[in-house]
Amino acid sequence: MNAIAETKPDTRQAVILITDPLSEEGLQPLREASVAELQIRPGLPHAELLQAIKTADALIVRSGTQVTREVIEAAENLKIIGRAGVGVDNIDLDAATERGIIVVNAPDGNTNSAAEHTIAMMTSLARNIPQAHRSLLEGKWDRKAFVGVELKDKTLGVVGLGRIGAEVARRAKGQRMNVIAFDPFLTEERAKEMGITAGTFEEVIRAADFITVHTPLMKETRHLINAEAFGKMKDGVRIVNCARGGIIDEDALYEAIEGGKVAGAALDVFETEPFTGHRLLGLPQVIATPHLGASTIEAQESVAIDVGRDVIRFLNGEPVKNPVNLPSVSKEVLAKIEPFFDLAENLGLFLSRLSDKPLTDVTVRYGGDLADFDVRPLTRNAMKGLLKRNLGTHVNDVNAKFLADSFHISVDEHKSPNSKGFQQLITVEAKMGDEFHRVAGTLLNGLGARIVKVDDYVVDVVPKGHLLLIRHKDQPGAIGRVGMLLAEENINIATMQVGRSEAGGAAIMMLTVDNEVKPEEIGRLLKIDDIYAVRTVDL
Ligand SMILES: NC(=O)C1=CN([C@@H]2O[C@H](COP(=O)(O)OP(=O)(O)OC[C@H]3O[C@@H](n4cnc5c(N)ncnc54)[C@H](O)[C@@H]3O)[C@@H](O)[C@H]2O)C=CC1
Ligand SMILES: O=C(O)C(=O)COP(=O)(O)O
Repeated sequence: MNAIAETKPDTRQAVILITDPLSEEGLQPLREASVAELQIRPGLPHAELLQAIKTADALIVRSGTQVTREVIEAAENLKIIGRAGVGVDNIDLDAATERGIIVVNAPDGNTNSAAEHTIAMMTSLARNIPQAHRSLLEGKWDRKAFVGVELKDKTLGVVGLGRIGAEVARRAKGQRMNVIAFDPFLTEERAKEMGITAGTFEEVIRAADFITVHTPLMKETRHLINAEAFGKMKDGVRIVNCARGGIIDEDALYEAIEGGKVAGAALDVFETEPFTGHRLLGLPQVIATPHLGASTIEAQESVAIDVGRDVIRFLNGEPVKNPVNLPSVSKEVLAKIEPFFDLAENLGLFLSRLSDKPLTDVTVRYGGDLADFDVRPLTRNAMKGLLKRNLGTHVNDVNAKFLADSFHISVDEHKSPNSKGFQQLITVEAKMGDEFHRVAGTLLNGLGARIVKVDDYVVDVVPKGHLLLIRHKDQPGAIGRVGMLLAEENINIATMQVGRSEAGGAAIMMLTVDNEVKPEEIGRLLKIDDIYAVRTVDL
């Protein structure tokens, strides 16, 4: 694996590779950021892409570039992939996540254009506009062959009521259509608010005169509209696909049109693009455009600006707005939890040093104010810290969860208003072989981060610099002997805390020292009577 993301360059050192056509106006933020190199190479042949990606820190694409595992694995410095648009089905997200490469998209900029194109396609389909145009160009004045149908009072079935689906539904109501929609997130209340009907997938496809799909293309939606679905539809149904090829089974669509079940289809997207010479295009009932849904001046400018800004934010070490392979939290939540990012990571790193046995079950507990927020980014930071010990800079917050899964480490998150007297408290606990360890920390108002508990011992330690944790028997002289030995080794003690379970019982010393403690020095410490364990943590 490459060393990634931990070594974030600032934009001045970054090489940004763009391999699909982007709006010139939209490139402005990238040009203003004065990156080391902006390589604009639309239509790069595959072999050249594999070469060019080697040195790129960022890659920006639209739907044309296939960002496969092979491409991702050829990259040596890649930290971020930006999609100037919505669909990321041309990017191998698993490969990117495994490598810790963040993927961002621009989900808002082309919603309007895609919705307008859908309505244009549906209207063209209803009134045979492209066919009539072609016929006229052929010198014919044929009015009988192109009698259409009205949209008014017809039922439009919308499958996928996200950003674009919802805009299509609103516009269809303007055409005085009845709209019925299926989306796993669509509630009765929202449907009512929008003046549409919520139905199951089956209810939608059975009821509709026109069906338009607006889901992403994923495993679950591939061939969602297949021969079985066509069988349930009304005779004479019309199909619109301005989302992704592959949501509709093209062979089944061909058969359904040939068999007279489907009266026509309007397609902007195809299973394989470019899509030329396919038998579907030979059917007079099919109208098609070459993936033009987002191809407007406005949308292209907007998506390029949005993705460019996110790439710059990331390269400058700031949180991105539109992550695809990371949990995305609102600006407000981010502002509340961001100050805890380093603490969570340091608690994880500290905990990982408490035992050499393999980690299995991790629980991250959030107490006090933090319990009110979406803390998934903090949990990823804690995992990053925990895994760093063995994986070094290969782990970052993008791949921390993937890596935990691949090592069969379960990760639980718990929230509780109880924070043991602190305003906020993060506790990271883990099973490590037959041992169980926990470390808790907080941010003290104006004083910064503190580790406040290690296992069952209450401490107050700044998680910074060289920490030394010594487990010993609570005996007179133990502390003095440790101090003497460190002095002999010329290791200056900056702070020291002692905690014990009971007088004469097990105890710990937590020291911060000015220089790194070397293995041979640890060996000497371990030779002191009643010292059971010595652990070092460099934060
Ligand atoms: N033709 C073009 O040029 C363009 C195409 N697109 C395509 O449109 C798609 C949708 O874009 P947005 O609306 O912005 O995305 P979105 O994420 O806002 O909406 C997608 C919706 O699909 C729903 N969904 C997921 N699985 C479903 C299922 N099995 N059945 C029903 N609904 C399901 C989700 O719950 C979500 O509400 C994109 O994924 C992209 O592939 C987007 C822009 C332009
Ligand atoms: O945003 C999307 O998902 C699109 O399909 C638009 O694709 P494009 O950027 O025009 O290649």
